[in-house]
Amino acid sequence: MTQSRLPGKFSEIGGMYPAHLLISQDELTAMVQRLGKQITEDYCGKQILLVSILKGSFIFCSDLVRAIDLPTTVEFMACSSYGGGTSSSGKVKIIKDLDCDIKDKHVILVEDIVDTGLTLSKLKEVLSLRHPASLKICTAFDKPVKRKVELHPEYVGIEVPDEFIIGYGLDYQNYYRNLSEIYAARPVEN
Ligand SMILES: O=P(O)(O)OC[C@H]1O[C@H](OP(=O)(O)OP(=O)(O)O)[C@H](O)[C@@H]1O
Ligand code: HPA
Repeated sequence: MTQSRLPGKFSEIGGMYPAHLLISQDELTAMVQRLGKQITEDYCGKQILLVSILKGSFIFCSDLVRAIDLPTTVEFMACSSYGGGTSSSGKVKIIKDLDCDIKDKHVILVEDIVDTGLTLSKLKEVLSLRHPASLKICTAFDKPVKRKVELHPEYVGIEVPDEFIIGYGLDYQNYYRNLSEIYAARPVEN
């Protein structure tokens, strides 16, 4: 792809662009099906509540919920710590809290990516005080090389390298969420 003529949703934003395809649509589909099957088996006979962490997880969660064959409800929380850039501010803000009580419910937090781990460790801390029957994490992507806190998600789709990734819900400056595959974002060279 010629950097000076990046078209449509692949356009340069803020000096960055989707430089390198990392994960194809077929790999994403296979990953979602595998996680859905695993969750269906693990929670057999139970009802579950998926908590989608906005904004990044909206596409993954919409695929995942359809791959789960259990009585399932979906609720949303919104968090932010990246402020549009490529590094965590370290301050996790809850922008929108849950509208429902999670006491005695089997809760799965659905994330697009665990990077430093700061977002999910803060959310786990906050939600475990509300006494769910169980609380687990399902993330589409895991970047363990960047971890700043001890955090081991129970369900991991695909481990990713030390790259800032975009697509399939993941953004740079709120763009690129609508790419159907996962790309490494890199600066445009002058
Ligand atoms: O493990 P961490 O280093 O905390 O990073 C992971 C978090 O960062 C991203 O959210 P972001 O704050 O960019 O908000 P967004 O989902 O609205 O894009 C992502 O969706 C995770 O919630
Ligand atoms: O690699 C990433 N891409 C997009 N958003 C993110 N939030 C944490 N890590 C990432």
